[in-house]
Amino acid sequence: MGLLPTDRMDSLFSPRCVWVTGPIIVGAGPSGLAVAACLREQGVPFVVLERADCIASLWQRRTYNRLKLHLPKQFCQLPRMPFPEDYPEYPTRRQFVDYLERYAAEFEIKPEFGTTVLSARYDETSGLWRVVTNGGAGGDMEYIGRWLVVATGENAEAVVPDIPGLAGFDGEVTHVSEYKSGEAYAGKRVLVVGCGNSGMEVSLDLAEHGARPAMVVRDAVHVLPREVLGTSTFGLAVLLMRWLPLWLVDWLMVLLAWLVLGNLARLGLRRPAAGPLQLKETHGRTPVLDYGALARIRAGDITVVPAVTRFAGKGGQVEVADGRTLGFDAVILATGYRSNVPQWLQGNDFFNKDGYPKTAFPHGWKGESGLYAVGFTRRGLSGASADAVRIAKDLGNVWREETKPTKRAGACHRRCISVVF
Ligand SMILES: Cc1cc2nc3c(=O)[nH]c(=O)nc-3n(C[C@H](O)[C@H](O)[C@H](O)COP(=O)(O)OP(=O)(O)OC[C@H]3O[C@@H](n4cnc5c(N)ncnc54)[C@H](O)[C@@H]3O)c2cc1C
Ligand SMILES: NC(=O)C1=CN([C@@H]2O[C@H](COP(=O)(O)OP(=O)(O)OC[C@H]3O[C@@H](n4cnc5c(N)ncnc54)[C@H](OP(=O)(O)O)[C@@H]3O)[C@@H](O)[C@H]2O)C=CC1
Ligand SMILES: O=C(O)C(=O)Cc1c[nH]c2ccccc12
Repeated sequence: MGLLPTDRMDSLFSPRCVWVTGPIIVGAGPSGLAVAACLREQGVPFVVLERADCIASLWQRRTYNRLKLHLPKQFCQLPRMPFPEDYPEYPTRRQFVDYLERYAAEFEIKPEFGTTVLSARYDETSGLWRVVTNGGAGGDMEYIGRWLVVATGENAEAVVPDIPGLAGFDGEVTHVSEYKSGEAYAGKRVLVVGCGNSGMEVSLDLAEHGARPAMVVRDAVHVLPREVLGTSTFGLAVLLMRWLPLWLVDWLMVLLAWLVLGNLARLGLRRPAAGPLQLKETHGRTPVLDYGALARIRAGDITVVPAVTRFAGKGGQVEVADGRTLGFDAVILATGYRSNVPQWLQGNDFFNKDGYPKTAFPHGWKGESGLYAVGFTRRGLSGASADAVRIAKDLGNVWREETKPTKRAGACHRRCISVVF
């Protein structure tokens, strides 16, 4: 067995084929990096394919400047390498990216950048995964290997809602993944569609930069204080979950929120009937951890408006569900993200149509025929780390079994290749 994880095999066919000795990992975000690090530690070779030109592209290219981790750092670090001790409780985006860069360097993870996976399918006859890519240093390629690790994330693509007239709005329309700072919006009337963590923080940022944000809240939403008496609300919930059932922790969270934040319905923020942790688990709806937006809503610097009925076209006119027509200079869509797995993973019944594993956490990390999924737990970075450790342990065991020195060592791989080419 050679030390290099890949062997280029120029064939008569286009695209060119690359045999990958170990797992093929798709995505170089925190999830893909975590699996790669745990494999490196065990001496298992791998290849990481990444469509962007850098690691953690969500954090480096598709998030706003003021972003910080909103969970305390102990819930966000990746396996085998803690955050530096001098990092604050809530590291900034820059600090998180620096940490990930050091993580990749420490475990010698060198992804194939600019390489978008267009399709991946399991070939029953050969027992191999065939992963077709475009871009990349070597041009269009087909990567072939025994194991496929899906690490493309829950936030792979921006969700752009289909609101009547949106395309004809005569002002700038931006998805929050393109938003950097409120600086460019000073003095402007900005409609922020969506009231998740992104919508709330972008509205706050706009208000702090002298813009006039209106935030669309079309449905009920859970807002929790980020901290209570200097303690992280999320940390408290995790602690309570050790002893109490989820419904009771949820009830306590809502009680706590009511005590600290008051009755938010008066601000136009109704609470859902289901609890915050239950909604996160069942629907992936993350509760908003308040970072100052509520105070700005109370002060009238951010207005809350109901669902948009339609964009009326001329003069930035927007009709909302209570019958009013309001005028805006710009629109920011903070309408969320989706998985892109259904677009490229073919012929599998492990993922559902939304691009999430059908089996819930903690069992959604392993499929059939050498397929693995990391980072689809709806539990943020801690869920991704838990998946990564399990996947790497499993792959490490298979790898050691397969590479045991026997008389027939290497025979299997050669046999497989001869079937494919
Ligand atoms: C604004 C924001 C803040 C967040 N803050 C927190 C937080 O504080 N704490 C927390 O626990 N979680 C947080 N999350 C949750 C978030 O999901 C994780 O932080 C983390 O980025 C997930 O890592 P990932 O590797 O699974 O996905 P990603 O970081 O999205 O990485 C996936 C990678 O796959 C690549 N990719 C996608 N499709 C393809 C393809 N077809 N071919 C090749 N490459 C592809 C992408 O370019 C990307 O680099 C936040 C999410 C967002 C959007
Ligand atoms: N500081 C941090 O760490 C931050 C973390 N994040 C995380 O990133 C992830 C993504 O967050 P986010 O970008 O806020 O996305 P979310 O999916 O959490 O929220 C999307 C929001 O858009 C609303 N929406 C969707 N479509 C429409 C529509 N047609 N009209 C009106 N409203 C609409 C949703 O409303 P509805 O509920 O009614 O569907 C919801 O309020 C989350 O996990 C979040 O926690 C985000 C920002 C900061
Ligand atoms: O910020 C995110 O997107 C996360 O997924 C982190 C997270 C996981 N579980 C939660 C429960 C409440 C708030 C945030 C999270």
